[in-house]
Amino acid sequence: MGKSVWSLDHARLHKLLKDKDLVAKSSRILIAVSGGQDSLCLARLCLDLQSKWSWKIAIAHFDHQWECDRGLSSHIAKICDDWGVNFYLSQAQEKIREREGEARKYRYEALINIATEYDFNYLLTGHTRSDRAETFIYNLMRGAGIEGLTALNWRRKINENLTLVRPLLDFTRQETGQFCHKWQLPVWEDKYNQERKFARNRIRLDLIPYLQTEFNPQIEKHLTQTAEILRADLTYLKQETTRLYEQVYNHENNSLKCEELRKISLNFQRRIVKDFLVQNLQKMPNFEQIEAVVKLIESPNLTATSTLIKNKIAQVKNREILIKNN
Ligand SMILES: Nc1ncnc2c1ncn2[C@@H]1O[C@H](COP(=O)(O)OP(=O)(O)OP(=O)(O)O)[C@@H](O)[C@H]1O
Repeated sequence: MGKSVWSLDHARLHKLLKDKDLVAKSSRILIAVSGGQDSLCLARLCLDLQSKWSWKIAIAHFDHQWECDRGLSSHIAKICDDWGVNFYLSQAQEKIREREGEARKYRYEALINIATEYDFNYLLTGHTRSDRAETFIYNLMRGAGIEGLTALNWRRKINENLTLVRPLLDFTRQETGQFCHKWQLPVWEDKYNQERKFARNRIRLDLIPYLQTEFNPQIEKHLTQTAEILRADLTYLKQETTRLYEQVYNHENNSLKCEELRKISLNFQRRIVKDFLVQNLQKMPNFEQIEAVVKLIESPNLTATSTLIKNKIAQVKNREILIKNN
């Protein structure tokens, strides 16, 4: 494909990158390619836009060492060769267990390592609007809060030099499929995507089509719009929590002042208590643990009351909540 390639999809991505200020000009970009239609579509679009943005682009793939992926890494290496783009391959030392969460953890770690070692400013993934809708439903069912519902976002800073960006969040899976078909991109059919033992696949293959037919054909669009709105709410809530935390936190005693906490609303009490517990337990507390500590705020007379959290105790002493070893 030469430099002259341009289509509505190219124009759409070009505009989106500009409007959202997602990826800076003249930067070094590493594109995470699984071989599937979304990431191939992303890689091709970015390569076609490359000269307009003066980017330096390379492609990276993580090999989980799964039997059904045999031949996949050389397939991607060949595409990169044909496209004249640098290719980085990271291989798992041994086969990664076929669990979604575990595979994801190793994959991100490996991709970030490549990006860091070779000085890339951006790591791009091919997540689409469809992925965002699935993640929304998946996390909703797991009882996630606003953070979980907005989990797949446009950009996330990994460190000072590296930002993770998902430029295709406005494209549907149907659209990336059409793009690959139109430009005859050699998509690798991932058999795992058809495996119903993975919850995410059942949401994609069964639940979303059911919701589209029986309730709302536009469900992917509406769920992602909800995610966008919640994301802005979340930014505000986080800023406000940081401000209020300073008012209720006693730095000297590493404690929370109950009387100050009583003046603020329940949602911020919960957020402050959560941050306080993360700080003291070095672990994300669950809903019950947060609620148990929030109850202490209203404890009668604010005298000695306590609740057990793992191997620690949250205790009210001198009208302040503190965490002690049990
Ligand atoms: N083996 C891989 N090597 C490189 N990149 C990959 C690989 N697998 C997935 N990716 C990247 O991640 C994107 C999302 O892939 P997929 O939906 O399969 O992952 P996921 O586990 O659902 O990810 P997430 O949890 O981040 O949503 C792909 O478009 C691609 O950019």
